Amino acid sequence: MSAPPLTAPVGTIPSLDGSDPLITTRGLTKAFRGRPALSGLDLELPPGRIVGLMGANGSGKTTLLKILAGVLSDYDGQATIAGHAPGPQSKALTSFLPDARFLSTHLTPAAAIAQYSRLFADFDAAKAAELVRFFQLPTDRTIKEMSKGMGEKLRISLTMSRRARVYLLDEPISGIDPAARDVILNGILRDFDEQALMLISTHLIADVETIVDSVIFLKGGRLLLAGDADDLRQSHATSLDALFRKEYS
Ligand SMILES: Nc1ncnc2c1ncn2[C@@H]1O[C@H](COP(=O)(O)OP(=O)(O)OP(=O)(O)O)[C@@H](O)[C@H]1O
Repeated sequence: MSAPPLTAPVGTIPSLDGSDPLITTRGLTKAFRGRPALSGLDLELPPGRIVGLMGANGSGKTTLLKILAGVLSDYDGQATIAGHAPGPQSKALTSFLPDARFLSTHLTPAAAIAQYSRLFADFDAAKAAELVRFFQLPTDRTIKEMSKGMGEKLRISLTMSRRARVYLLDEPISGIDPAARDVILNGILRDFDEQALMLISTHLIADVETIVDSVIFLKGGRLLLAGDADDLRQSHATSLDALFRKEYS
C-alpha cells in the first residue's frame, strides 16, 4: 500500500478532548520586499498539544512565530490566539522565546527573574528559580559572563515560567551541544501545564521527536503536512525524522 499524499490544505492538529482551536490562521501570508516568506497558511491548533514546527532553513518558521507573538504586524490574512488577533490581549496569553538574544547581558539570574516579575503578571518567580537550580546555572554570573548554552537555559527558564496558555519557542536547542539538548528539553517540560499549547520550531527533528505529539511541516512558506505524530508515523510507516529527511532531501 502506498503512503498517503503529503498534502494538507488546512493544517489541523486534532484536539485530544474536543476543545476548540487555540491558534487559528487563515490565508496567512507575509512577504519581505516582494519575496514570499509565508503563503496562504491555514492552521488550527488546539490546547493541550506540543507541536513541532519543522522546516528547512528559510521555510517560514520564524516568520510564523513572530506573527503569532505579535512581533511582526505587517501581514495579510488572519491569525488569532484565543480569538484575539496578535496584539496586547494575545501577548498577555503568549510566552515567546525568540531565536535572537533578547535579554540585557548585564543581568544575573536573580536580576532577570526580578525583571520578568515586573514585566509579566503571569510570571511565576518560584518556578523560574527552580528551573535555574535544575539547570545548575551560576547565580553569581551575568549573562555576558555565561556560555551560550547557559544563557539559553536562563532564557528558557524565564520563558517557561510564565503561566501562559501558549508557548512559542523558536529553535530553543540550536547551537546547543547534543548532551545539553536533552537537559534543555527536560527543563522545558518540567511542570508544563497540560492544558497549554506549545509550538516549538526546529530543524533538529530527531532531537525533539520524543517530546512533540504533533507536527507541522513547512516548505517554502507553505504547509506541507500537519498531524498527530503517532498517526503520521503509523500511516507513513517511518519515524518523523525519516519522513522529514525524505521531504526535504
Ligand atoms: N527581516 C527580513 N527581511 C527580508 N527577508 C526576510 C526577513 N526575515 C525573513 N526573511 C526571509 O523570509 C523567508 C523565511 O524566513 P524565516 O526566518 O521565517 O525562515 P525559518 O524557517 O525560520 O529559517 P531558519 O530555519 O533558517 O531559521 C526567508 O527567505 C528569509 O530570507
